[in-house]
Amino acid sequence: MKLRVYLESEGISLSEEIIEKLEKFADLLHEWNQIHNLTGAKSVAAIYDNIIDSLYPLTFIKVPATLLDVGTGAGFPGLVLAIALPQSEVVLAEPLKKRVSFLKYAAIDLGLKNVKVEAKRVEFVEHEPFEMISSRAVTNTRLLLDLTSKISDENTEYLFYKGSRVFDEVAQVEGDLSYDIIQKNQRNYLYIKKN
Ligand SMILES: C[S@@+](CC[C@H](N)C(=O)[O-])C[C@H]1O[C@@H](n2cnc3c(N)ncnc32)[C@H](O)[C@@H]1O
Repeated sequence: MKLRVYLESEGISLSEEIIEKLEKFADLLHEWNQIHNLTGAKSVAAIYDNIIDSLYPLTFIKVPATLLDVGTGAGFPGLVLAIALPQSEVVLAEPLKKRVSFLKYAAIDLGLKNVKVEAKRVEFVEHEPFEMISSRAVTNTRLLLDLTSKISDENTEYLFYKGSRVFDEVAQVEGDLSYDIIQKNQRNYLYIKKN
């Protein structure tokens, strides 16, 4: 399926220019992946599925001015969100060298002016508190909140891409959490709003 049609069918509305960049990203990742083994998404169709998974939250989040993605890997969701949100300043924290090389190359090749790649573990990132912190497939919710405690404040929102364990993970977090869980197929998007 064409990416444009796929996005429309999921209710994700983006400009032509952004869709073209997403297609270019998918081609680039597909090409690099054959040599560097960056992601389990081996076909362009599988990369499109990951793009849709990354972008579906645009249908329910408040767009942040600053976004940190923890453990971006080959680009999901942080680089994909950066393409879709050119007005947001996006920081990608990723320690693995070959993934960092790809993220930096892709950001330059796609002309993304809003992206910074931090080639380190998130606990070593220094920054003003972010408006939003996202993460997919890195670690559990409690640890994600702990690891990012110095770069968040009472206004920070969190967007964690979770599976069926989300309910157990939320129960393990101490203190009051204000959150929504948005379910879509096997995916549970955990959207935490501190207040
Ligand atoms: C399973 S991959 C997931 C990649 C991507 N988020 C995705 O969903 O396709 C986990 C990634 O988290 C990174 N990672 C692990 N611990 C981290 C930490 N403390 N800070 C930042 N990234 C971390 C790893 O290097 C790896 O690329």
